[in-house]
Amino acid sequence: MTLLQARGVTKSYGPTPALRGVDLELGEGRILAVTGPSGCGKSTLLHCLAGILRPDAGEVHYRGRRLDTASETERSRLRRDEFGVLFQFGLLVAELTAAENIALPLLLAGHGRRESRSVALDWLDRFGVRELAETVPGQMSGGQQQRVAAARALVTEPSVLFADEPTGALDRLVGEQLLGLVVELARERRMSVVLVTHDATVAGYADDEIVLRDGVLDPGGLGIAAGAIG
Ligand SMILES: Nc1ncnc2c1ncn2[C@@H]1O[C@H](COP(=O)(O)OP(=O)(O)OP(=O)(O)O)[C@@H](O)[C@H]1O
Repeated sequence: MTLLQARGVTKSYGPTPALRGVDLELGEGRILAVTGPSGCGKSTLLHCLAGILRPDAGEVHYRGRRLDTASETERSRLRRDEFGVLFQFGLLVAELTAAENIALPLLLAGHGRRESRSVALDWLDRFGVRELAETVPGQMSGGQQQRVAAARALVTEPSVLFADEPTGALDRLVGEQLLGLVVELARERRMSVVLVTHDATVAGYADDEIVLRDGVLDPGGLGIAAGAIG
């Protein structure tokens, strides 16, 4: 089943075109890598698909419903209840402990404190960092912060995870361990993933790959994952 669909998505920043008519489909439980050179529009596409940015033209459909023209309230609800986001730098709340950071999306969705904390601790376990429960981000390594950020992105059990260079700031080994965990969880839960990356190893975790060049899909783009394997 197609979960997310883009048709002719176009977006400029002032005079700078970032996307020029991009079409794609994301199936349920599929992991889609979005690759291409720096500045080709990968992050802009992810933001348009996640309902963070509104495209100037074109359409984005989520479960068959228009997302690009939906109200701010509806888009916020989708981002809160159905989508998870994970960026290159986790963007954790500096004043909150790991457990509090992970519990936050649950609290915002109306769950009680006790339940949210208990679920947050389970997620810390799953990511192998339970000992960080009462630690604030400033006292964690980059890899630890990114594990906590991944747990926070997944705690609401989203249908789609949007990950923008999620391992871009990590050592290769640490990055691969994190990605391995996220992919395992995605497979287990039939979660779909949009994975923006310029790294062939990372793209190799995906089922499908699209290549962007100057804001358009490169139809002949073999993709870096294919290059890495072949
Ligand atoms: N907020 C912004 N204001 C102005 N121009 C922007 C903005 N964000 C992106 N751009 C421009 O839009 C184009 C696409 O940028 P985008 O960040 O989507 O590409 P990218 O492929 O994700 O790049 P990278 O791999 O370097 O992160 C680039 O020319 C970029 O300079």
